[in-house]
Amino acid sequence: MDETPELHSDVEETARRIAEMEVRGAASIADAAAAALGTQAATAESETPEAFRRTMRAAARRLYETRPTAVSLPNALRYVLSGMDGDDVETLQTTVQQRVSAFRDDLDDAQDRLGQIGAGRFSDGDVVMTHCHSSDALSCIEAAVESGADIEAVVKETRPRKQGHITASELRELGVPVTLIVDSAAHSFLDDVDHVLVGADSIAADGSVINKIGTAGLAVSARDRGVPVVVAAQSIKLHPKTLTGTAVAIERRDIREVLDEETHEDIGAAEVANPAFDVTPPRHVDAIVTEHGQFPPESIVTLMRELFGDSVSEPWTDPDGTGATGASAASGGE
Ligand SMILES: O=C(COP(=O)(O)O)[C@H](O)[C@H](O)COP(=O)(O)O
Repeated sequence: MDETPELHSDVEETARRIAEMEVRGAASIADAAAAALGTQAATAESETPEAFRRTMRAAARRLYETRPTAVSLPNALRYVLSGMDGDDVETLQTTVQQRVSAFRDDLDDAQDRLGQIGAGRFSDGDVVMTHCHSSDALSCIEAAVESGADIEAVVKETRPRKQGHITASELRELGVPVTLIVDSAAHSFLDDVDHVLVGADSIAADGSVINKIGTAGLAVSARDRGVPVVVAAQSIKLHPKTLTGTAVAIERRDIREVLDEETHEDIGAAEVANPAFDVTPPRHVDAIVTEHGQFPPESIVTLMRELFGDSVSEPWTDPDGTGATGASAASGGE
């Protein structure tokens, strides 16, 4: 039986911050988790390689259990642990730290490359509607603005956590004129919009896009209005287990994000539901923009197979903690 090793406070703190959404958004979650594994490795006082591997596996497990929907998290953990190599603790520490650095650099590069590709979709004078806050999506707008295009944005508030406020503020920093709307106003504004641009927490093998709750309804409305829906998602958002039919778990969060206890009492015994994400079917998506190019959603499976192969390891559950196969392409390259 594995006893749970004591983890570095940075791992515990990162796990708490992810669970409580102080760190949020799929790319940021992956980056923070990888960084925490790096700290754990650097400071480990394990006496044997086996003990080191056990500790790293436990740290990854702790991080894995924080939020279930963004596949960037397990993809990050897999990428780092699958590079853990060596016959002594020092070598193991070094290889993990190298892997963490490579992962974090790749993440930034992929977002920049994706932004350049996505920017090509926008012309001078275009109006873009956003939902939630996605660093991948914003990277496309930033690249378009830097290339000289005047872009305006209609930003959905995104209840209950109002991540639209973050998007509005970052767009203003880029000099983009912003109209902030409540979610239910989206349909009314679509006639004045040229593109809907969102990010993704996970992309399934059939091209379905799992993103912040409200994305699916927005995509249906946009299709009705003839407005193209573009999803900006670096390849770390591809969910390899969906290749074998696994469904993506949709996180259900505390209902107090929707209404406080006093208001709930005033209303009476109403059930309140707070699913954090929904699934947009591929037929409502025009393109998925990745750092490897743009894909119609139905063909994203080819990229997924290329990057992940057919089998997906979960090294945090692996008795050796090594992750034997299929684990090298989490961020689109080694
Ligand atoms: O749905 C969300 C965030 O949800 P939450 O706020 O619940 O984490 C974002 O659209 C994706 O994570 C993509 O973000 P990015 O492009 O930054 O990875």
